[in-house]
Amino acid sequence: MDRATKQQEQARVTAVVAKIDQRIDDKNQQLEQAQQETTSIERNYGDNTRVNITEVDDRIETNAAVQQQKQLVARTVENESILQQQITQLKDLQQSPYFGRIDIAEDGERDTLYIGTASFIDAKQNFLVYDWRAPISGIYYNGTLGQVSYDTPNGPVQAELLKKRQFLIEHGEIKNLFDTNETVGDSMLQHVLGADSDEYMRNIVATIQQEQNDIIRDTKHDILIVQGVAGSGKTSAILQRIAFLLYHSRESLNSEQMILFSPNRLFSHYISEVLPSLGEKNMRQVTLAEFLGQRFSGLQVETLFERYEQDQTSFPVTAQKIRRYKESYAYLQAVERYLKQTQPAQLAFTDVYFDGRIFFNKAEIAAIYAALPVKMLAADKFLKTKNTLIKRLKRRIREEAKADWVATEVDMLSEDNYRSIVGTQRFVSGDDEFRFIAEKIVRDRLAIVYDALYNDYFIDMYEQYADFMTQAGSTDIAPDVWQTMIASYRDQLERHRLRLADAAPLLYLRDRLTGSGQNHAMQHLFIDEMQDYTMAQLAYIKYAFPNAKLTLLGDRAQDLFTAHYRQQDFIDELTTVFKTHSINLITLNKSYRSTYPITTFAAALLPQGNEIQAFTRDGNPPLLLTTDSTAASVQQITRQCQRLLLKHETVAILTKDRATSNRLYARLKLDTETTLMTDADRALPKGVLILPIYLAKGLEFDAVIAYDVSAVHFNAAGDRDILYTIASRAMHELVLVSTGEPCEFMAALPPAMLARETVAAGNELS
Ligand SMILES: Nc1ncnc2c1ncn2[C@@H]1O[C@H](COP(=O)(O)OP(=O)(O)OP(=O)(O)O)[C@@H](O)[C@H]1O
Repeated sequence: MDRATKQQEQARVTAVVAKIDQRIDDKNQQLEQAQQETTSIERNYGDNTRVNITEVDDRIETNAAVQQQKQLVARTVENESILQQQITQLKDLQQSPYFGRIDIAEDGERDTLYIGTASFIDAKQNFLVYDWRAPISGIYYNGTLGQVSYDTPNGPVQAELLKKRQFLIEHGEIKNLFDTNETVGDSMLQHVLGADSDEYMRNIVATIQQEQNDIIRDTKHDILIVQGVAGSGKTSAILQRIAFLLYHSRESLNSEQMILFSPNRLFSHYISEVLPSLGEKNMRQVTLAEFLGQRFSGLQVETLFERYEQDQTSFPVTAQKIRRYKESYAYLQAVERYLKQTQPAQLAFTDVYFDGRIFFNKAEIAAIYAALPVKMLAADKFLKTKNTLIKRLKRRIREEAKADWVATEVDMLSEDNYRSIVGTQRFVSGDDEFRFIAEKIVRDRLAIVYDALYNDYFIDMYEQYADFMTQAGSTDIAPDVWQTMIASYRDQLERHRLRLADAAPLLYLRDRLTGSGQNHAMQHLFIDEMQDYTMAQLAYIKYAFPNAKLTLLGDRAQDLFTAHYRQQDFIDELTTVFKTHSINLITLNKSYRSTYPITTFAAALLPQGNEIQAFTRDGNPPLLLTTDSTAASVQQITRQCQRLLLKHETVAILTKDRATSNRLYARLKLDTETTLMTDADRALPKGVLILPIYLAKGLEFDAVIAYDVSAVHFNAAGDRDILYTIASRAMHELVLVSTGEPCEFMAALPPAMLARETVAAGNELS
């Protein structure tokens, strides 16, 4: 790039930054004014409340005045927070106002546009910077020079792309700029990817790749499925997509109407800064365990992590068959069939108790249900039954209000209690007033019955599910095995526990039978690491959020939890289950996270690994250290940590399971801070971290030490996916430590792919 061009571009940056400075000053002044306004209203508000509130009319008037003041305060506070937000965004722009420029010709007119994280419009309404999400900015990510088109609300528009320029601007100074004909050039990516990892994930707005852009800007499909290899930017793209959707549907969508299912809490923390850095609020986040936990109060639902650990010790073939069946879509369909044929006699109604005595008995409840038309939908019948019970309860309240004990209680009410019951009500007669108070007393007393009805406690859903299971056996599973499973289900229930495989089908049965559990407000649902979900869970989640569009992302090769028993290809199953919806399936094969040697090594572990394209970034080949004892391994790990910490702030030691992590943590004595991570952790500290791989899902680290990659630990077919997931967490350095013979997945690799060293205890490494 010639000097004159650089100078011209820098002059423009400087001019834009000056205007941004000015705007920040203006906004700061406005903010100061807004703060003063809030303070003065609050002061006023205090004065206004000091009025007579003894008379009812005064009280009503005062309430209205107070409400008005409150609204005023709320408005000025909101105004303040909008200003604060604008200032934050302007300060970001001040550092780096844009990262791209496109020159286009449209209908014979030339135009030059600069693209940044947010729009900046000057006083004369000139767009000095275009938001990266504006329709026209799509050209920057998608187009190569020549004819291009971009989507607008009025349909596609044709243009000619004449120039595409990329900038790296820091503190208002151009550090680098170059013209490119590629979508977003390699040099920019090299620069970004070479940096050290951070506690938080960064946004990729300046370097979004074309295929990622397709994910971000898809607004047409009900279901978007992204199969992307490790490090291909799935999570990055999903977060950019959320920011894009919020911008695209500003009028009708807010962050409250989006929910992201994330793999673990560390991950939730890790990604929590991306949206704020793009000027958007975070969406809601939930892990599967949290989602299920909220829906089964009082029961402890087995978590994926607990089950994984358990499976490592024992997972017999019969148990695998049962789990496979329960996790299939066919099993949910069996629930559906069961619902269609279930008769009142089969419904597990239970007595409703009050004060140790039956208040509504189950026969009465069953009779109400039985009297309803056979053809009525199960959920409607249930709701009608519930309403009838509530009506009967109200009738009994009215009758009970005439009882002597109630009259005595009314007589004994203190003046204050009496007043608080009556409030501002006026009655035509004394009898009316008395009845009102008496019914209130009985209603309070029987609130527990009302709650039981309201919360559907008059049906035992766990028993109902057991009944369903007795009818839903599979031809694949011997009847006595199936019966033993049901007995074990009951046994678990006694201990307030529920197996994970039963959670989604049970919820589906409960919701369909009682007509509850659906959230109609949610508009977008994002599921990261979709391969960790079963078809039954996904179908249930879709049912629970009926109006939500789904974005599912994952990697079939990072299947830690089900690879050892799943038989069908996940994506095939998914497209079958959701076949009635419009689906867009996008595949990402290019991996950005790791250096070229690490990605090619990780890819070589997989049978279909040749589909994976490594981004060309230099680095050392992974190092395989084979030792003859645990002591020697610990010694080597200590050395490697010391070496790696000279270059990087964080080194993660990733193990296959929790037990290995615990043992290693106990033996590893490092001068640097060492942290054993658990499921409950929400933040990633610096230093050396030790964690089982399932807690590191979706995360990345500058340096990874995999332990213990010996044939003893990694021998089953499913272990291949585990090793691949571990290796693909490393950005710059990967060390694999094996106590004894390394696993066969590595034995077959070409020699150049790995640096290998064998060390015995006490031997110095060169
Ligand atoms: N277009 C891009 N520009 C810059 N960095 C990118 C881009 N795409 C991906 N990356 C970087 O590559 C790394 C991996 O991205 P991300 O975590 O989104 O991938 P993923 O597909 O979700 O990975 P995994 O499935 O292995 O967890 C991150 O550091 C991310 O910032």
